Amino acid sequence: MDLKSSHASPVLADPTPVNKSRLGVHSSLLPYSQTGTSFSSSMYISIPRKNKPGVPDDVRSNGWLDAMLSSSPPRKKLIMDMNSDAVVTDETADNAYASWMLKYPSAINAFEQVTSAAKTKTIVMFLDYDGTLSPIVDDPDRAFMSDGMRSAVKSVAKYFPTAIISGRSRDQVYKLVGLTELYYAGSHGMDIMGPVRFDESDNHLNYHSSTDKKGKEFNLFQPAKEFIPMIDEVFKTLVKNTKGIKGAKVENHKFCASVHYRNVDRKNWPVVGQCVHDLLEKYPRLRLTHGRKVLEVRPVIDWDKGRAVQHLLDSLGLSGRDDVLPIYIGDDRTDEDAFKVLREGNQGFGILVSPFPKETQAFYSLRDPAEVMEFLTRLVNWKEVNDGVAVSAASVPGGQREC
Ligand SMILES: O=P(O)(O)OC[C@H]1O[C@H](O[C@H]2O[C@H](CO)[C@@H](O)[C@H](O)[C@H]2O)[C@H](O)[C@@H](O)[C@@H]1O
Repeated sequence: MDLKSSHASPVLADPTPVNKSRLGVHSSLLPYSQTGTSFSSSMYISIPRKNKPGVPDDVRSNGWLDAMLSSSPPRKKLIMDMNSDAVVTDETADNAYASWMLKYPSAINAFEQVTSAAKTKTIVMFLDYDGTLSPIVDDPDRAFMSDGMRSAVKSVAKYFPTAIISGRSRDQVYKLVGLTELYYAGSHGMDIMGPVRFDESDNHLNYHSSTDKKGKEFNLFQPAKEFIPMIDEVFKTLVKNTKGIKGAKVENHKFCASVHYRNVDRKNWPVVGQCVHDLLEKYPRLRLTHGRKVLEVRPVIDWDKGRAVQHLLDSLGLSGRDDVLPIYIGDDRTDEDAFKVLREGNQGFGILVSPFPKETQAFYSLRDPAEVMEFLTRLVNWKEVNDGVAVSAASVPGGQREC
């Protein structure tokens, strides 16, 4: 994948090679391991579309169910998977986390290391939404970020170019965050509202320039535009087909559709998986990715959160520069694509938000959104002190206290 050429169309003219593993399971979708080994294409398991004539290819035989079961498991269950003989107590879980943190130090504990890397550089901040800025809750419509977090993100954006990169639709995540000073990428990076391109000569078809209510010019980049009617059709079919499954919820994110099973009785998870699986059989140009108790149907295009990060850096005229330090904070499997781009490009780093050990391409870790807020606040304070700006109470979430 040529990460530099975000100018080239990411829509694959012939999706066949990808389709071979379209219903296969990437190792990152299998239960998390503690090894920390990096992902590689050789780790894709290619599952035949049909096992034998007459034997249906279903969610149990193709590994989907395993992936669904391993999505967002309870902390103790993860430790048990790593060491099947262990009796898992809170102490065992704490020890496992502590030893994992030797490899992925807390970005708060290692704050000086972070700031020494940033000292002479421009930080560019990329933030995932669910599980990073807002806590994971049962109802996706009620995943609100706190006022303290909003204020921390606003302060970060005052000093550093900042973008939200979410699996949600761009409109939806924009409404939830509500800050005009940020860049937004929805649908896992397939819908980017970014700055007017640095490279003005690029008149790619996927671009669309516009002006917001305040007269600020921006560019929309939508590499999967042609899939909008297909996703809409798939969304409607999924709503219809999951109607009888109590707790299932389907979202239309314009360039991808999400099928949530968090609130579905565990015994019915295979039914949810089978519904999505059967639908995908009819749409060779769509594929599946797994998130936290959610199945996501998206176009087979060479585009993900990693490409979105690279695209935004290019648009800002900040890619491939030694004086720029991109930082990406995220909690989910889809964020790994962005961590990977930063790690492989040796241009900044990822911070994984997780309360338990996980295989990751990030460099640092934070336990939960509360720690994300603490990290962002410390970064703002550090920047203000470094720049000789007096630290104002207003810039510190929760900082306007009475004496
Ligand atoms: O890329 P993100 O911003 O992290 O978005 C990923 C998905 O987030 C939402 O679902 C997740 O959060 C919900 C609210 O906490 C939770 O109920 C659900 O189980 C999680 O999967 C969103 O609804 C999805 O569409 C996003 O793809």
